[in-house]
Amino acid sequence: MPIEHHFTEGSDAADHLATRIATLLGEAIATRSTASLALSGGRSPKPVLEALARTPLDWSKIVVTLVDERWVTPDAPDSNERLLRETLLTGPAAAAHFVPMKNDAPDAYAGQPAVEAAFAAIPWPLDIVLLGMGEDGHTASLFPAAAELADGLTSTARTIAVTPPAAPHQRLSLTASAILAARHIFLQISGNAKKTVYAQALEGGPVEQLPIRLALLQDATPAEVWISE
Ligand SMILES: O=C1O[C@H](COP(=O)(O)O)[C@@H](O)[C@H](O)[C@H]1O
Repeated sequence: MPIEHHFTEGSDAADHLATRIATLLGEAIATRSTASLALSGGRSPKPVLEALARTPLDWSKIVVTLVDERWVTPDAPDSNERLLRETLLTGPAAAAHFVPMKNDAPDAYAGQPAVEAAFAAIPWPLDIVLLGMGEDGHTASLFPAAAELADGLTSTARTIAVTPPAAPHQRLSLTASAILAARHIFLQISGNAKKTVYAQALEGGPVEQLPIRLALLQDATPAEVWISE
C-alpha cells in the first residue's frame, strides 16, 4: 500500500515533495555520481518544479526526462517539455541533462523508436518517477480504454506511443515496467475529484479500469503519495 503525506495547502505539499526529491537526488549523486528523474506534465507538478529549480544541487549530474509527452511542438501550450523548460530547467537547474520525449517525426508512432533509443542513455533504473493522475485514473499517458493500454502494462520497452480515447494529442508514455522499476515512485493528488478516484483505486480492481493502480496496488516499491486539498 502507498505511503501518504497529507497537507491542507497545495503549496506546502509541493515544498515538502520538492525537498524529498532534492534529498534523494543528492543521495543518488553521492552514491552513483549521477541521478535520474522522470517528471509528469499537466498542471499538478508546476509548484514542485519551481521549488526544485531553486534547490542547490549539482544539476550537471542529473538526467531529467518526462513520464509522458503530448505529440506537439516543444513551444506549444500543451507541451510537457515546455512546462519543464519554463519551470525547472531555468537558472542552475538548466545544467541538467534533459532527454526529451518528442522529436521531429510526424506522429508519436513514428517517433517512438528514436525516443526509445535515446532513453537507453539514461541511467536506469530511474531514481525518481513523479506521477500525476487524471480524473479518469490515467497516469503518465496510460489511459483507460486506450488501444495501447495492454501493451503499456506488459511491454518490456521503456516507452510506448498512445492515442488517448478522450484527451487531446497523441502521446508518448513510459510503460508500466519502466515506471515500476524506479527506485522511488511518487504521486501527487489534489482536490476532491482526484481524491475520490484515488480512494476508488485503492479499493482494488482491474488496473485497466484505473491505470494508476499499477503504482498503488503493488508492494515492491511502495508509492509515496502527496495529498492536498
Ligand atoms: O495529460 C496529462 O495528465 C496528467 C494529469 O494532469 P493534471 O493537469 O491533472 O495534473 C499528467 O500527470 C500527465 O503527465 C499529463 O500529460
